[in-house]
Amino acid sequence: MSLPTNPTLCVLGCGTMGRAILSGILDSLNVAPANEPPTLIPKKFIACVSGEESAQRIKEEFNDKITLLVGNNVEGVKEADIILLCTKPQVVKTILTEEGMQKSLENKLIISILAGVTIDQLKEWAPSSTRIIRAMPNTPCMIREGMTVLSCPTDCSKDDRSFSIWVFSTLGRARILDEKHLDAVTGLSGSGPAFACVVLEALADGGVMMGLPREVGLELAAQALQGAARMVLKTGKHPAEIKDSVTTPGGCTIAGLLTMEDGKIRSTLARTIQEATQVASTLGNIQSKK
Ligand SMILES: NC(=O)C1=CN([C@@H]2O[C@H](COP(=O)(O)OP(=O)(O)OC[C@H]3O[C@@H](n4cnc5c(N)ncnc54)[C@H](OP(=O)(O)O)[C@@H]3O)[C@@H](O)[C@H]2O)C=CC1
Ligand SMILES: O=C(O)[C@@H]1CCC=N1
Repeated sequence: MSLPTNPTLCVLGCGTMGRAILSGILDSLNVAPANEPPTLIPKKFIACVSGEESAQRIKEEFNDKITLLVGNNVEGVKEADIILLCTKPQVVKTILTEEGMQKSLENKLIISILAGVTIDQLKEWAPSSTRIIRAMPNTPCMIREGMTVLSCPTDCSKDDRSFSIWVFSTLGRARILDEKHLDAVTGLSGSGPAFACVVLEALADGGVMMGLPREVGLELAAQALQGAARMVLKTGKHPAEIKDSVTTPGGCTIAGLLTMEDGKIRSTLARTIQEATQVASTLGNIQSKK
């Protein structure tokens, strides 16, 4: 089944990530494409939520740019060509198996960002004609600085793939990997902004401890992390090379680095990703009854 040139996109579950992705796409449609323009451009957007509080937030953020449906997922999916699944992992089975949903899902493309929910699980709950792509984005998609990894099974069409890659490329970087890597991607890249913010906050605390005003500490820490990260991405240099270039023999940086190593910062951070990956792999296992 091929996609229409101007597909309708339904964001099913429009919370933190749904809004981040939707705002990134809407922003990107207002700027001229840097590369080859996409062959498929979504023209209509639907957001589905179940509660008034989320609905209010969406109204305030998107106003008349989208159609908002509260407690009517079946209608939202029926109207759409592509469903961006952004609910919590625990409710997805209930949503996909709701009365009327199977018919609405016939021949549609689902792009799921749910942590820990596998393509096989989604196939089990959706009709056999539904194509499924799994994606793991992160919150910086909100400012179009995101990272998304996609897994596209072989039954997806060229259009399905290219549309999905286009969507997430407009929100930052995007790449394709085999599904077996997606839990590690979730632990590193999906959760990563939270881990990075703890590091950032701690660095700023150090500055505050040494007398810097809080907002200066935060600006310096954020810009140091952003600058270092951009150097890695832009130059392709190994982080150790960049670290060594900062480290003057007998200077203050090596003094600070040894203190970090005494605190086992490397194994602590690496084990953080190990633990987050392990938990991510279990998130699809618990499905709520209601
Ligand atoms: N947060 C993150 O950084 C990332 C999250 N993810 C994944 O994204 C998904 C969403 O996470 P996040 O955005 O943080 O979660 P939120 O809780 O912010 O958003 C979930 C949304 O789903 C809606 N929802 C819940 N139940 C239903 C229902 N029955 N029908 C329709 N809508 C419903 C909620 O609306 P209402 O309250 O009105 O019910 C809410 O808008 C998760 O699966 C997570 O694993 C992936 C990458 C990063
Ligand atoms: O914490 C979570 O479960 C989600 C998945 C990745 C980021 N947040």
